[in-house]
Amino acid sequence: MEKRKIIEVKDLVKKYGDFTAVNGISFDVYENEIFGLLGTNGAGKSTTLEIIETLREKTSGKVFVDGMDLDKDPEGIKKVIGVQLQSSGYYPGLNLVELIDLFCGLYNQQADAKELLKIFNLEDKAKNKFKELSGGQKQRFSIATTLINKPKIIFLDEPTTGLDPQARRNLWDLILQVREQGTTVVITTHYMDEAEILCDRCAIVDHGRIIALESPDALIDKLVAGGFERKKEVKKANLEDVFIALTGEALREV
Ligand SMILES: Nc1ncnc2c1ncn2[C@@H]1O[C@H](COP(=O)(O)OP(=O)(O)OP(=O)(O)O)[C@@H](O)[C@H]1O
Repeated sequence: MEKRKIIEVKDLVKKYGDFTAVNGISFDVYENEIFGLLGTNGAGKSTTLEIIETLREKTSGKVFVDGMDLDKDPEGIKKVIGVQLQSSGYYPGLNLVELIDLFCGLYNQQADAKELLKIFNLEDKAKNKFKELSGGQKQRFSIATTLINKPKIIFLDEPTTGLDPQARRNLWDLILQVREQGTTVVITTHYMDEAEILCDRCAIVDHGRIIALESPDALIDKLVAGGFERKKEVKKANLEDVFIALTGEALREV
């Protein structure tokens, strides 16, 4: 069956004054895939994401989301996407249940706040305020809130930065679960292990251009076929496996 393109980006350019942050990027995202944008700091990943999310003006190029043209129907696009807010977007006086209820009101949607918190392992924190959560809990809550308007696509910008190995693995499971429910996921990350585990396809962005776009497996196979060999013998486990074996897989936060 032909895969449906849910996002189409064509020759996208973003200039900040004389500086070109995004320099003619083109890619498609297929429905229900996890698509990664990988790149070094300043490569242009967040800028690209924010343009697709309708949060930032582009300089030129075309973007279509779920068949809607960004130039003609940004409001339509907003209705089918879920976007993570910055910390400052969460009213400081409200607890998690109240925040979810507030978002439901804003989106004119019904959602069972307790149920949503349970899925994201936050039921014990229902009465806490956002600022009282740990880094991992904040990330889980902000991903939970992206789902309130029942979006077709969610955008996650470096969702696991700063998290411990257990929290990172837990978040990977949740992201895979979200995709299982039928949601398309677009994610930026600096972590190659994360991209390898999560992404169906990923684009490697460098100085505002895409320099490779394929499945992680295909990218690795190509490198190996070109004669690449690791300098060090690959062991059956790495230090993270040791850490997890010693401290357990369960989330450690309280
Ligand atoms: N508002 C702005 N004004 C001027 N330059 C900007 C602005 N926002 C981003 N830039 C520049 O554009 C380039 C791309 O930034 P962007 O945040 O998109 O990169 P990124 O790939 O997401 O990086 P990181 O991994 O560090 O988040 C950077 O050089 C950045 O300094």
